[in-house]
Amino acid sequence: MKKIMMIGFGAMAREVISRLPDGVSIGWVVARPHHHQAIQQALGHGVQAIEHPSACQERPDLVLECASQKAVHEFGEFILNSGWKLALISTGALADKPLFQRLVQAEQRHQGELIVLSGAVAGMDGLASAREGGLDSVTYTSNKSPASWRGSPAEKLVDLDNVTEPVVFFEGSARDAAQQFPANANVAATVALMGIGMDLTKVKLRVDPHTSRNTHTIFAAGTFGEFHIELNGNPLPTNPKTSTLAALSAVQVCRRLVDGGLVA
Ligand SMILES: NC(=O)C1=CN([C@@H]2O[C@H](COP(=O)(O)OP(=O)(O)OC[C@H]3O[C@@H](n4cnc5c(N)ncnc54)[C@H](O)[C@@H]3O)[C@@H](O)[C@H]2O)C=CC1
Ligand SMILES: O=C([O-])CC(=O)C(=O)O
Repeated sequence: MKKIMMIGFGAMAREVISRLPDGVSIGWVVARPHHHQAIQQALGHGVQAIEHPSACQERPDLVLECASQKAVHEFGEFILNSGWKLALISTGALADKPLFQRLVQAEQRHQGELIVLSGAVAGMDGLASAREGGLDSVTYTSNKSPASWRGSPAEKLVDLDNVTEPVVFFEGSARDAAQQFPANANVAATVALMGIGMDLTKVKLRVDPHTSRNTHTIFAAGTFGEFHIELNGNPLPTNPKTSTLAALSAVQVCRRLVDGGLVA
């Protein structure tokens, strides 16, 4: 049985736990103390609710971050310095240059592994392949409902309660998008990491009052030719900001623990 550590116990973590493949179990959940009782009630006493990964006395087969960019700042280095595998869903944390450098150094020094989950988007394998031949431009657009953008800085840029037509309210680099919209624009960072980087990847963020889906569109052009990917994702019923596919990408990395790397 593979035993993993989950960071976070929100919408995505719960979805992932409900879909864990056979042969994978949760050993530890890292969460704020006020969530510990709910975690023990939901998962039983075979699972330890802890405040920091350092409270774990064993070596998890994988640490799955499904929490926030802040959690990557708080725990990422400790996990990689321990030589553990860390799969990130809050990939926008890597837009912070000093943190990115510290995590890569920790990974290299201690034979840990930092895995960038594909999350809510698809085509990252093709984008990474295209990069090998040289990419001229990559543009990523995120289109979501007003409910998805609530609680983000979009509230100051557009009237989310009364918007009647689609509006692009942010245009800029992937680095700025990921840092300014930490709960909504991790995909911008993922696309940047797989393609031409945080500063050259162009990002548009759009609110659309006529949709209930999270639509991710990527245009990439380079030596290989061009591609255009559009993915219409269903949000999780428990969090309109978060696409179901993002949770499934975390389930998939768990499946690889039992099925091996070549099984998709
Ligand atoms: N890469 C991608 O494609 C996607 C990434 N995401 C990101 O995934 C993460 C999880 O999403 P959801 O579960 O929907 O969010 P959520 O808000 O429903 O749950 C997050 C949970 O993590 C906990 N948490 C946050 N920071 C923590 C910390 N420092 N220490 C301990 N617990 C902490 C919160 O208390 C909350 O229970 C978010 O950062 C979100 O932006 C979401 C969708 C797509
Ligand atoms: O789930 C999504 O559609 C994308 C998302 O929240 C993110 O990029 O952070």
